[in-house]
Amino acid sequence: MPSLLSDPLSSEGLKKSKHKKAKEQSSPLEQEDRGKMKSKKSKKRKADEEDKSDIVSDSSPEVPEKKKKKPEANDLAVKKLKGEETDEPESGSDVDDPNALSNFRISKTLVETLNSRGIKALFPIQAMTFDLILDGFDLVGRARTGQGKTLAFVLPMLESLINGRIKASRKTGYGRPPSVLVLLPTRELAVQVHSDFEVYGGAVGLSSCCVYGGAPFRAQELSIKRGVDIVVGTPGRVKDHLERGTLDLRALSFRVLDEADEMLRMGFVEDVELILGKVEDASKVQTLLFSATLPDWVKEISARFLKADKKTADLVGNEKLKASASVRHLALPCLKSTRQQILPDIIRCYSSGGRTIIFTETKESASELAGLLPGSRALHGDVMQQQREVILTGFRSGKFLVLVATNVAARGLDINDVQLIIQCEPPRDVEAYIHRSGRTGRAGNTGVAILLYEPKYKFSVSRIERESGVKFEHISAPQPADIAESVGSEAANAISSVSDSVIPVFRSQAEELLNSSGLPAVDLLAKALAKAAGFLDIKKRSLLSSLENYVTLHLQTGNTIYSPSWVLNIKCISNLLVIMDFVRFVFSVLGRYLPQEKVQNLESVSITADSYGVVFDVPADDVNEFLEGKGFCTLPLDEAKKTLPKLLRRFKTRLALSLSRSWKHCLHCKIGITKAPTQGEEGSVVEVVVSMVDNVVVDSPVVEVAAIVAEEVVEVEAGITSSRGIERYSCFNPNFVAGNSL
Ligand SMILES: Nc1ncnc2c1ncn2[C@@H]1O[C@H](COP(=O)(O)OP(=O)(O)OP(=O)(O)O)[C@@H](O)[C@H]1O
Repeated sequence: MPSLLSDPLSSEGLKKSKHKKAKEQSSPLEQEDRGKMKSKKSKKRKADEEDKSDIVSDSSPEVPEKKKKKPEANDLAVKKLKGEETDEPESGSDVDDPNALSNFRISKTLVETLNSRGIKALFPIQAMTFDLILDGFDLVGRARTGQGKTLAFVLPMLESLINGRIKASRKTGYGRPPSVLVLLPTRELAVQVHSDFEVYGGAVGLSSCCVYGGAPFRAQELSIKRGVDIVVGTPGRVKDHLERGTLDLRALSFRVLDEADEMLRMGFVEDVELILGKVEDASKVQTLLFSATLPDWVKEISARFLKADKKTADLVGNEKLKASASVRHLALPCLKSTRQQILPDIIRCYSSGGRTIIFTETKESASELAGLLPGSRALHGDVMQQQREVILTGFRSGKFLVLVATNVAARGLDINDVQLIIQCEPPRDVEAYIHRSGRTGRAGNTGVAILLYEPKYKFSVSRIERESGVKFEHISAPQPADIAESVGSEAANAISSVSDSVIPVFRSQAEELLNSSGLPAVDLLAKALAKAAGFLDIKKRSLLSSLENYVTLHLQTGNTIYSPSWVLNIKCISNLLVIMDFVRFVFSVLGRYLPQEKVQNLESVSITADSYGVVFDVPADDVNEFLEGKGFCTLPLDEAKKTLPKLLRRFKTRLALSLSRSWKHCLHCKIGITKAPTQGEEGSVVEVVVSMVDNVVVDSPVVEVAAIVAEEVVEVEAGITSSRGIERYSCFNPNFVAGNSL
C-alpha cells in the first residue's frame, strides 16, 4: 500500500503488530523475509527525513483470535471504497467481518451508539489507526474524502479516556480542564465534528464544547469553566481563549489537527503553532494529524509537533488517483454567459433528486447565482455566522436542495445525500478540486462531480486530470432528450399518482381541450407531462458551447486544413500565420455561400483533430441556410449523434473575424517567445513578446492575436504590460518540457 510520509500501515503491517508473539515464534525464513521488509523500510526512512515512524507496534495488547482476519477485511473495505470489484458476500454476517466493531476494543455503549447510527464495522482508515491511537502513538492519518477520518480519531480517543491509558489520570470534577483539544479550519467543520463528540462522547458520559469565532465568547467561556472533557474549535477562537486564560491545556492528553493543510492555507499558521506550543510537556500529549491530502509542509508540522516514533496510516500514498473513486467525474464545456441557463438542466439530469452543491470561485458569484437559481441558497464567508448555521441546517434537513458555496463548504463537510457537485470553473488548486468533489460519494456511496469550463481553458481540465489522477468523462450540456428522460418519468409518476377521483371533475375540460387543440391525445398528454416536469418550452442547445438556440454544425472540407507539423510547431510566429491562413480559409469559404452577416454570427469555431473539418455553432434559425451551402457537407450534430468529433483547438470566432479584417496589421507585428524557460521543470514560465515592426499603429485585435497564439501553447498568467510598440505576456506553457528550445 502506498505511503507519502512513511511506509503505510499495510494489512501485513497490522497483522504483524497484532501478532508479535506469533512473530517471535516464527521460522527463521519468515523472520528473514521480515528482515528484508524492514530493511526496505529503513532505506525508505533514510530517503525521507520525516519518515521516522514505523508501522509495527510492539505495544499492542493481546488480540482476540478473530482479529487475525482483520487485514483481509481492510483489503476488502479498501477495495470497496476504491470502487473495485470485491468477492464480498451480499449479506455477510458481522462475525465474518474482521473489521466488525466486536473485533476492536470498543466498549459496549459505544458499539450500541454506533449500531444505532447504522455503523457495524470500522472503515479501513479507522481499522488501521484504532489500536495505534488507543495504544498511545502519535499518528498521521490520510485517506480520501468521505472515508471516515473523523471517527478514526473520535473513537479511540474516547476509549482511551474511559477505559484506556488516560482513564486513571483523567480529571473528572467540576471545573476540570479538557483532556482533548481538536482544531479544525472552519466553524462549520468544528460544529460537525463537535456533534460527533456530543453523540459518542455524550453516550459514555464525556462532555464537550465547541468554540469558534462569530459566536458569543461568554457562553463558550462558561461551558469551559464548568468543566469539559473535549474542546473542539477553530484556531483563532481557541487562541483567544488561551490568551484570556479561559482555556487551560495543562491536563491535555490529546491534541488533534484535522485538515491541517487547510488551516495553514487559511493563514492559521501562527495561531496553530502558538496553540501547539502552549502544551508544556509535549511528551505527555498524544498528537494526531488527519487529512485527505498531505502537501510537503504538512510533513514539516508533523516532524515538529509529533513524536519521533509516530505512525503513519496512508490510504492514498503515491496512488495516482487522489480524488474519491466512488465519484463519477465529468467535464462540460460551457461559456460563462450560458452557465446560468444550463445549471437547472444539469441539476435535473444528474442530481437524482438529491442535494446539489455548486462551487463558485468568489463570494459575489455565489450570491449572484443563488439569486438566479430558484430554490437555492448561498453560503460563503460574508454570510453571518448565525445565518450560515441556519443555511447548513436547512440544507441538511432538505428544506432546499441546492447550495451555492465558495470553498467554505469544500472541506470536510459531511452532508447526507449530496448527489451532485458542480464546480463552475476549474479551481487553480487541484486540492480544491479533490475536496469539493469529495462532498459527494461519501462513506462508500456514489455521486457525480461536474466540472464546468470555458472551452478556451480546457488545459486547466487536463491539469486537474494530470495532478489528481481523475479521468474525466467529457460530456455536453444536457439535451432535450436527456432532460425528458430524467424528469419525464418523475412527471409520469406524479400524474399516475393523482387519484381517479379527479377524472369526473376534469373530464369535460379535458375533452374540450382535446377537441380544440387539434392534437392527438398522446401529444396532448406529452404536453401535460412537460408542464408537470416544469417545462413550457424546450430550447435547443449547442453541443460545442452549450449555447441556447444554437446548433453545432460540422463542416467537412475534404482537404486537410493543416499539416501535422503545424500542431507541433510551437514557434508562435509561424503559428500566427497558420491561424490567420485558417481563419481566412474558413471565412472565405463560408462567405461564398452565406451572407457576411450570417458568417459573423458563427460562434466558437473549432478545428477537428483529423484536420479535415471545422465545427461551429450557428443560430438554430440559420441552420437550413448553412446546410444548403453547395460543395460542402455540413452536418448538424443533433441529439441523435450526441458526440462531437475530437477537436484540436478552438478560438473565439468574433475575434478571429476581426483579426481577419485587421489581417494586414498582423503582418506588421512579430510574435516570438524570448525568455528561456525557467528551471527545466515540465511546464515552465515563458514570455511571449509581440513587437510591432515598422512602427505601424495597430489596434487591439493585433494584441489579442497574441493571446490566441499564446493560448495555443500557453496559459496567459500575468496581465499585459505594455510599452510603446511592444506587448509582453508572461505565460505558462504546460506542455513545455525542459531541454526543448523554443
Ligand atoms: N465505519 C463506518 N461505517 C459507516 N459509515 C461511516 C463509518 N465511519 C464513518 N462513516 C460515515 O461516513 C461519512 C464520512 O465520514 P467523515 O466525514 O469522517 O469523512 P472524512 O474522511 O473526514 O471526509 P473529508 O476528508 O471529506 O473530511 C460520515 O457520514 C460518517 O458518519
